[in-house]
Amino acid sequence: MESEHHGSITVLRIGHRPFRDKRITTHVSLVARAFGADRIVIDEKDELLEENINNVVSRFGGDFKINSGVNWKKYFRDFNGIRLNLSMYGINVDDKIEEIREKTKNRDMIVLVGAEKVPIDAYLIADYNIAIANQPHSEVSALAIFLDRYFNGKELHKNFNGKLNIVPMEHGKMVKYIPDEKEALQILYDNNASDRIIRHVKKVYELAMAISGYTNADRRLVAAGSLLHDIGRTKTNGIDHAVVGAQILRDKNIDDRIINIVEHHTGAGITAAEAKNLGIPEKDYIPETIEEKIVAQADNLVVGDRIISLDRVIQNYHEKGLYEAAERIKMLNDELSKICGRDIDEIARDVDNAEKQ
Ligand SMILES: C[S@@+](CC[C@H](N)C(=O)[O-])C[C@H]1O[C@@H](n2cnc3c(N)ncnc32)[C@H](O)[C@@H]1O
Repeated sequence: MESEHHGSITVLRIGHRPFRDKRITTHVSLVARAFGADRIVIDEKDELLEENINNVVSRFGGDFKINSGVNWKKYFRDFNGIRLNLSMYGINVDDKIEEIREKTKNRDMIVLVGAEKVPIDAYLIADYNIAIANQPHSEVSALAIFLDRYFNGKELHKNFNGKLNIVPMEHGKMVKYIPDEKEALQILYDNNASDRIIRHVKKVYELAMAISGYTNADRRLVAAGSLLHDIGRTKTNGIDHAVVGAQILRDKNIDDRIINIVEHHTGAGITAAEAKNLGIPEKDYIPETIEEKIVAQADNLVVGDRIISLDRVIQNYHEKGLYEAAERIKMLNDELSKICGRDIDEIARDVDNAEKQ
């Protein structure tokens, strides 16, 4: 958990025996990740363990690293930073934690935890031998309590920004997720989306991704949002298709940020007053986040599976007497062009030309 106040934190797990300790070293690794360390280094090579932890990281987020098969003594001795050995024989954590926090403001820290027996070298190399109560318990609890004391409990609120996000609930379980491209398309197929819808959303996706390349938008949200923006059209082609689409995705526990992209994608958004007149639930459907704006505008510039110019979009709206909506699209275009440092219309033309070549 690198921040302005701390260097990185490495957990060094020694004495790992791949056949016996798989479960407990997995737990040490998960505790390290969940409670704010940046990486774990393990003495014995264990590819399966690495794979399991990398799998958790790819689903639940963050950039925690795992590396096994290192010469622990050399690693510990040569570590450029503050070296800790967690041991029941050490000094009580409460007597040293402030000093350790102070010393690691601008320096990295390594925290060694053992298995059955820890060689004396670990105690001698360490700058601090720290006890979490002078009673025997476990590397899992010792590491968890140490990190919690070190971060003053703030690590419990760390945002991992994962593909899977647990929604805290008093009862029951809920995980919301961000589908990748393949999963988003599968959701469309599962809802019997027509070829026409698929071709359209793929083109909107292409353009939206190109635009997002000029911004700091979350590309995972733009990808899923653009591919799923018209899922409501599998049920209705009415103005309510965005609302219907959002509900389909809500029922599938898709991440709220994607649901908002879908619900706010019509034109440059619909105001609550307009929504009332249109007979859809009375609330604002104006795109707010950068990801919502990108998908809405990419969709405006794609008719069927063809990219059209902004002038053409405006003309189409004027022909239908939708002057206010046309003005909003133009404003959205200007706003996005400013963010991108390049005209959206031009980016669209590039995508179109690349396709034709
Ligand atoms: C099962 S213990 C092994 C203890 C063993 N008697 C030794 O130190 O050689 C495994 C690890 O748990 C951690 N641990 C257990 N009790 C602890 C305590 N009271 N304080 C800090 N760490 C502890 C230490 O990191 C230790 O290396």
